[in-house]
Amino acid sequence: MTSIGILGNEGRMGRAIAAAIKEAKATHAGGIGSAGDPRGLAEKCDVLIDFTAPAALPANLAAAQDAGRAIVIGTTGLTADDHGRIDAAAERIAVLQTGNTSLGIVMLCALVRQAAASLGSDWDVEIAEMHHRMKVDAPSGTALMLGEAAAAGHGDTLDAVRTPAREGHTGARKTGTIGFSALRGGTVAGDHMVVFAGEGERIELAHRAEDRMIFARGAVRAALWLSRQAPGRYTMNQVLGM
Ligand SMILES: NC(=O)C1=CN([C@@H]2O[C@H](COP(=O)(O)OP(=O)(O)OC[C@H]3O[C@@H](n4cnc5c(N)ncnc54)[C@H](OP(=O)(O)O)[C@@H]3O)[C@@H](O)[C@H]2O)C=CC1
Ligand SMILES: O=C(O)C1=N[C@H](C(=O)O)C[C@H](O)C1
Repeated sequence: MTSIGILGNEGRMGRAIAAAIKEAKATHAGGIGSAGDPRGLAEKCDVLIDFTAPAALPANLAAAQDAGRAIVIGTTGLTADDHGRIDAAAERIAVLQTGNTSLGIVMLCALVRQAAASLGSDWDVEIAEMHHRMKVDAPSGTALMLGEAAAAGHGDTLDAVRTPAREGHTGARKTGTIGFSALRGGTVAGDHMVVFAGEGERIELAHRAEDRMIFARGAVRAALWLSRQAPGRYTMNQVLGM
């Protein structure tokens, strides 16, 4: 039976992932928090799941590589350098990084890309998200994925069209840009809405996470699948066959 090690096991997601491993009848190989040793954990499991913080990524990736273990990375707030590190690791081990492991968000990204492609850039795209008061990064990793999907539908890259957070005298909106708004409060597991605003009408595509178990189940499903894959960088679409 595939054994799974949890990086960030005492966190909100770590605890949910432990429950999802039990639910899936997989083997829980143990876990570590910020004071633990990722190498020791990697040695005793088949696959790692990392829901920690960007600062933990280099050591977690190095531990996975040295032990030859696959790794699912759900941590958000990653930089371009972090993505470079993930690409380099994927030459030696199987890696899946995503800002959202839920089935619903994989589907929403596909719908957003399709809507953006069909409507074109005359329909302004804005992305709003709300998360619990403890979330430390903004915009959320999911909001950025949705932005990438919309930009791809327009034939752009998000980097080229992303609008910085608005405040003060911003001037009128530039056609083809994509804006982000982040709300924080309470215990919200994760709400995302993509607004397509046209002349006299609006389309709103939304996903609401009611429980972080949806992310945990997706992460465990991804880990079980990834543990059987050759080295490379994979996506949730591949896990779900979508
Ligand atoms: N991809 C997805 O579907 C989802 C992604 N996330 C992302 O997962 C991450 C974790 O979220 P959440 O569980 O809510 O966060 P928590 O703060 O509840 O937990 C973070 C965990 O990571 C550990 N950690 C923090 N910093 C470090 C570090 N520098 N080195 C090693 N370990 C560290 C903590 O250890 P300690 O206990 O010792 O403090 C803790 O166990 C976030 O980036 C979040 O955005 C969240 C939900 C879904
Ligand atoms: O920190 C969270 O809680 C979440 N983070 C992910 C993100 O940044 O998109 C996924 C989910 O929305 C919950």
